[in-house]
Amino acid sequence: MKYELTQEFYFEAAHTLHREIETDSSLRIHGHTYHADVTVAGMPDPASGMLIDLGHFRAALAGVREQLDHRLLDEVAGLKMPTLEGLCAFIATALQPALPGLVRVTVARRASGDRCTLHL
Ligand SMILES: Nc1nc2c(c(=O)[nH]1)N=C([C@H](O)[C@H](O)COP(=O)(O)OP(=O)(O)OP(=O)(O)O)CN2
Ligand SMILES: [Zn+2]
Repeated sequence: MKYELTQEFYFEAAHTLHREIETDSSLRIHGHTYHADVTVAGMPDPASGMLIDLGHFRAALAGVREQLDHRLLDEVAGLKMPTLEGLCAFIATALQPALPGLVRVTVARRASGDRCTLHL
């Protein structure tokens, strides 16, 4: 038996993208609203009854949100590619030290139905 605990945050960010299709519009700076789901898994600590206190969980997410919200993603240090895939990797790398039970990061653009999940 194993528990999963998930927290969500959102951020607004701009980017440009080099693509083989829709080249001109993708190269213009444009913005998206992103929703990220972050999941930790394991067994609750017997003393606290928690995998991780949601207060600590939210504080860790606030730190990575600060690095992404209202940013030009092309300029974010450590974000290798300003794609959904790159954002999953960036968020996972940023959170792993604070969240040792991290198992999954999903980043979605709900307006267009795009969603990417990184399983760790
Ligand atoms: N595998 C991926 N493919 C694409 C990504 C991505 O993150 N991973 N991102 C994009 C672009 O961000 C692009 O702006 C979205 O393009 P598209 O899906 O073509 O959507 P539209 O431009 O038609 O509409 P929006 O309202 O701008 O979402 C492309 N591919
Ligand atoms: Zn885009």
